[in-house]
Amino acid sequence: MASSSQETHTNPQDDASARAKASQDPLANSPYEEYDKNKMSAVDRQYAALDSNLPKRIYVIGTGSIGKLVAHSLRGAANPPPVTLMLHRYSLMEAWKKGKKRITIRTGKNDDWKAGFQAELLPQTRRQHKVTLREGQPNTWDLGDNVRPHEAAQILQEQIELENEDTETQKEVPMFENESQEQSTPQNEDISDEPIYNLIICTKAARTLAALTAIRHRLSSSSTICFLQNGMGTIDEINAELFPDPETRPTYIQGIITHGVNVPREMAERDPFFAVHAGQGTIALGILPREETKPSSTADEEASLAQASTQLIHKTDRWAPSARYIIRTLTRIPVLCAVGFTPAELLQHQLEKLAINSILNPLTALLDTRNGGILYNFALTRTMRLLLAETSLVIRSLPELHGIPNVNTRFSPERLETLVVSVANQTKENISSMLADIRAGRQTEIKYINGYIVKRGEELGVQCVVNYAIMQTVIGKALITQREADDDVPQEINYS
Ligand SMILES: CC(C)(CO)[C@@H](O)C(=O)[O-]
Repeated sequence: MASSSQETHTNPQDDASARAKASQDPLANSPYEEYDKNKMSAVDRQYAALDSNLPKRIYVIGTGSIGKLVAHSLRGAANPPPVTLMLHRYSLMEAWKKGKKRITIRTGKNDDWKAGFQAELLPQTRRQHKVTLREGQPNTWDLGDNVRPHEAAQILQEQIELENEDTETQKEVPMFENESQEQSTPQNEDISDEPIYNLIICTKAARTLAALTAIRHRLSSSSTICFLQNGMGTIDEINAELFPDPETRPTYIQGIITHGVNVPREMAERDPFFAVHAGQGTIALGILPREETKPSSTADEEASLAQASTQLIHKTDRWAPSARYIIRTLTRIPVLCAVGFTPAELLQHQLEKLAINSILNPLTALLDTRNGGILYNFALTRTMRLLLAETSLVIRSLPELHGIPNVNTRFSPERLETLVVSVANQTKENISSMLADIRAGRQTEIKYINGYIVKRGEELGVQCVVNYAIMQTVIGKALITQREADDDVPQEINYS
C-alpha cells in the first residue's frame, strides 16, 4: 500500500519539491557520472553494469488492456521488479482493495494471474484554462457568475501560488470563507509523494497530460517515462506544459506496441483487472535523445558553440540509468517481444503506425465496422487515397527525416496504402481502439493521430484539409455518442 501523505497540496508545477527530492537523489552519485568521466563509448555504456542502488520500482499508469498486459508481464519476469499500479479512479482502487489484488491475463484457454503489486491512487486533478486544480479545490465556476472563466482561472492560479509560498499555513487558510478546511478525502492514504524514477505510461494519449500533471512533483531529470500508446505529439505537449526546461526534464522512451489485448464486456464489470492477450505482437522501444543545450550568446560565441556541440555529441549517446533499466527490464521478458531501436528507426516505425492508424481508426469509428470492413470497397479506397496523399507529403517533408535514406519510397502513398490494407487484413476481425472508444463514450485519440498530421502540415505549409475534415467528423461523432449516453434511460433497475 502507498505510504500515507499529508503533503498533497504541493503545486505540481512547482519544481521546489522535486529539487528537494533530487538532493536525496540515489542516482546523484551513480557510476553514470563515472562513465562520463572515463569517456566510455556509447556501446560500453549501454552494456555496463547497472548501479545496484538504482531504484528498481516500476510505476505503471493506465490499467487498460495494454497496462494490464505490461504490468502482468513485469511481475511474470524472472526476478521480477517491484511494480506499482497507479489507478486513476476511486472506484478502481476500491475494486482492487476488495478484490484479490492480482492481474489475470487469458491466453488461449489459459488464465494466468500475477500478484505482488502495490497500488496507488493518482491524485485527482483537473485542468481548467491551463490551471491545475486538485481534488477539493474550488474550480473556475465557484467564483461566481460575474467572473469570466479564464479570469477565474487566473485568480485561482494566484491563490495556489500564494498557498505554496507558505506550505506551513496552507492547511490552515481556506481559499474561500465558506469552504471546508478539511481537504482530505478518505482515500488520501492511497496517495503517495515518493519520487518516481521508472514510469511506464499506458493511458490513452488524451489522458496523458492530466495523469502526468498529477504526479509532476514526483518526477525529475533522473526519471524515465516510457510511453506505450497510439498517436504522436503527446511528448511535445508534456514538454510545453510540464517540463519546459530541457535540462531538468525526464528521459523519454517511446514504445510502439502491436500486441492485441482486449477486455470482454462481461469481464470488464466482473473483474477490472482481467484482459485477454488475443494477438501476440511486439514492442519497439527507443530512447529519445535529450535536447541540445543552446549556447549562450555571450562574449566568446565560437567557444560556446564548440562546447555546445561537444555536449550534444555527449548527450545524444548518454542514457539515463533509469532509461537503461527500463529498456533492459522490458527486453528480458519473452512474452513482450520487446526490441530496442535507434531513435531514427523508431521514428520511422512510429510514422508508419501513425499512417495506418490515421486510416483504420477514423474510418472504422465513423462507419462502425470491424477493421476488415473497410476492405474491397472502392468508395472507401478513394477516401483512403485522399488522406494518404496528404499524410505522405507531410511525412516526407519532415525535417527530422532529412538525410535518412529511402524515406521517399518508404513513405510513398502507394507503400502506405499497402501497409494499411495488409494491417486491415491481418486484423480484420478486430474492433479498432477508436471504434471501441466511440462506442464506450470515451474521448478518442484522433487529435494525436490525424490531428498530428494536420499540425505538422501547418508547420510545413502543407494544408491537410481531408485529415482535418475527418478529425472534426470523429470529434463530432464522439459528441453525438456521449450525448446519447447522457440521455440514456437505465434499462435495469435494482430495487433491492
Ligand atoms: C492497427 C489498429 C488500428 C488495429 O486495430 C490498432 O492500432 C488500433 O486499434 O488502434
